[in-house]
Amino acid sequence: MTHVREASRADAVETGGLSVRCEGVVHLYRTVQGHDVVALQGVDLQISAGERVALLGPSGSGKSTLLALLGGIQRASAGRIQLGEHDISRQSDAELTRLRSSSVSTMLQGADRNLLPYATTRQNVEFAQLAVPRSRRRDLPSPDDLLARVRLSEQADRTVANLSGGQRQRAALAATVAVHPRLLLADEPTSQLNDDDRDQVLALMHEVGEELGTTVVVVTHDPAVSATFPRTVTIKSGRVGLEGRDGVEYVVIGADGVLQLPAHLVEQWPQGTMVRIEPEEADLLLSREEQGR
Ligand SMILES: Nc1ncnc2c1ncn2[C@@H]1O[C@H](COP(=O)(O)OP(=O)(O)OP(=O)(O)O)[C@@H](O)[C@H]1O
Repeated sequence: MTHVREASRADAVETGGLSVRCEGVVHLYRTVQGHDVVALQGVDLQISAGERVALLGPSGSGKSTLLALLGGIQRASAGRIQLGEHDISRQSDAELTRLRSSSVSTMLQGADRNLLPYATTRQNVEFAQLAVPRSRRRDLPSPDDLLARVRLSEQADRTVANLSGGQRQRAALAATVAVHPRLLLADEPTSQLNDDDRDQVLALMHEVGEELGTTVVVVTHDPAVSATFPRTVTIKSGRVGLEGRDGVEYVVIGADGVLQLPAHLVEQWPQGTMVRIEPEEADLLLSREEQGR
């Protein structure tokens, strides 16, 4: 028998962060062979301003696609995405570019996609800051301070092409947070790092969240990374499957009552298993129908 409890939704808080609201977000990729691949098939998700969330899920479940849509790098095929007051599904390309340069910063999977290889580490951070409107630029941290925080001071004048994989990863994070975004999105930011460097990178992301109220959403496969986030959202087959709040995991009821079971129950209760739902006081109990009854 499995207990199903209802988790209360976090209320929005007034901070410098941008809230995120996804309603029925669908995304299709058209392959070169002309087939459509459904990457997201109805994502409903709300993230309050200033929340820090780890996006989890099996390979191919749609995490990177969701992050790219939140960052305005790709446009959803259908559904609505709202960042703070901005309905980015309806914004023009120019409006979206303005929002990205002023408020949203995305670190893509693979450090090299975030960096100019022929520029030095410091120049990469400086270039990132040039995208910020001039009026806000004086409030930004100095590139040297940021590089010190990711332990790259000695590599500040080296061209990025001459850095190791782990150093490039840290340089990419420094460039991503250098603009003091209101929404920080990072796809596997710690994937090539040793434990020590991973902890530095995590500390910087959490500091940005704490100091500026930035909303932080990170895709990760690493349990050591997700354990540092107060909220986890697991994407399964292109939908929100599970949510973790302060270490407690909840199944999320999707549109039309669709429910995705946690992995251990999928093994115990294979496709075709019949399950009864019984009310019990304020909660519900799910119980497997015994065979032959
Ligand atoms: N450019 C593309 N063209 C066609 N299909 C794509 C493209 N990018 C992603 N997909 C497909 O969309 C689905 C979701 O991919 P996505 O990269 O978002 O998943 P993911 O959860 O981030 O995976 P991983 O953890 O392996 O990075 C997968 O089936 C993937 O093969």
